Amino acid sequence: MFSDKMDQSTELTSQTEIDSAVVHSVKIQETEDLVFNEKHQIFDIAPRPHVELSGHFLRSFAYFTLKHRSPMMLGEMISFLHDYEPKIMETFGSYAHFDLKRICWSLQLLRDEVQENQEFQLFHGKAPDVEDWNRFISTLDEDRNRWFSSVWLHAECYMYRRIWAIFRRSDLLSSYDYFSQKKIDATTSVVKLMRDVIMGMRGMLRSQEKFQRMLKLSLWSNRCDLSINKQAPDAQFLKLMADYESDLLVDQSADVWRVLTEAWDPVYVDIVCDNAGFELFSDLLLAEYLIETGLALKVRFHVKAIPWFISDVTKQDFLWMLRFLRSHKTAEIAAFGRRLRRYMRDRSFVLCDTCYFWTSPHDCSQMKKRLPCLYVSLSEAALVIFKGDLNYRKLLGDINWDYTAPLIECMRGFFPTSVCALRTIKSDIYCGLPICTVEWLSEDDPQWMRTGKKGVIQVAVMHRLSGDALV
Ligand SMILES: O=P(O)(O)OC[C@@]1(O)O[C@H](CO)[C@@H](O)[C@@H]1O
Repeated sequence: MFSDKMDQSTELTSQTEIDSAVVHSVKIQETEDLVFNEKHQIFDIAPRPHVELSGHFLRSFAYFTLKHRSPMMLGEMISFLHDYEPKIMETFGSYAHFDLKRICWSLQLLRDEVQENQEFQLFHGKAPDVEDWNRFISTLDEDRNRWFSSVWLHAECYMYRRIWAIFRRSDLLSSYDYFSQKKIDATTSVVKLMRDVIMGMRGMLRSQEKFQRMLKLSLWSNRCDLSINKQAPDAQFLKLMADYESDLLVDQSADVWRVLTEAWDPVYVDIVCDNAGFELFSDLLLAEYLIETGLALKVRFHVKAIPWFISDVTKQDFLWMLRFLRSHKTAEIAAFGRRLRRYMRDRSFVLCDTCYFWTSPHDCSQMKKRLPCLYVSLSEAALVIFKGDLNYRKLLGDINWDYTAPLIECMRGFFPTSVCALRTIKSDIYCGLPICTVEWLSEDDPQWMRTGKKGVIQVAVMHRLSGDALV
């Protein structure tokens, strides 16, 4: 009896001690955060209207990302490299061990820079984009050249470019894609779903209804990235697409259909890709539908020049996907892969040349000035489809627009041709939404915009003759 009471009181004491220790550590963290916010002029407000997103707004996804998500992602990278070292040494040789030590040390230093809100550093070396990046960094104002004071878009792009620079400096791992295993796993884990989707979406009936369904498949596949929604898409994805309709805040898919059916031949459609895995698979399926129904003569894919935002598609990812599909043991997948190879061979599909604009800090309004050849190339298309949230932020310049403002206005002169955005919402800027949308959604869940649950299909339509915006 007594011993039981003893055990219980000991237990109580230890639980009480644990609780008070937790409370104490939370208080220490809160104090440290207050000191940090004071020192780095973090304002306890939400993002201000009509200015760029930035970590200096405490109540922003930018602050949460820079304070928590980015340091955590860098820590997870270091853990991955430790765990995966044997495999890397198998591929690159045992001396890769020394490169990995240096890389992990550099990633740790980068994480410290973020957490201490240090100034952005210039890049060294001879990569094709170094000069452009250094010119950009050098022209940043004093109040815009640190992690928490910069435009959020700039900070995030800079971080992923710094990661690439760390690997590029190594002797053996300079061309290693440190996100490739994640992207491969994200693909191999959805093979059954890919087969179901191929079977469920087969048939190339040229109809508005079928086109809209293909476009929505491409949209909702954007929920599957490796930084926000790390879990694989639901196995019942096709059946659930009907339920996703209630999450579609803007549906201009009918306008997109009209752009293509009224376009003059030859019709090119450009897809500025986002994530590898199920999203790339869905984009390839959409592209096949455009070719097979005659809605487009060519589909041109724009991918990233370097590993980007964990799951973004690089040229290597795109070519790996084509090989993976056509060599798969599942008949329907292999047949799809063989068709894709045919489209690549007859140039119905074009994988555009590596272009560093997409991994630069510049938003789309800068393209005409900084890379006019890309802008002209896009203008050859009848439609450019921008996939995902980061591309959306680049269209909007990471500016916190009135959420009812028209897309054409928010693109600030970027208008090479009709522009379509297929975006699941994973950051706190929007445009073209119906009045009261944000208030209503925020009442239910103040963080709804961070989940990718809601989506938009938006388009800015260019008049074929005048070049004016129609929608
Ligand atoms: O472009 P995607 O894959 O749809 O999303 C990119 C993203 O995960 O990265 C940023 C936050 O770190 C946001 O723009 C968004 O959440």
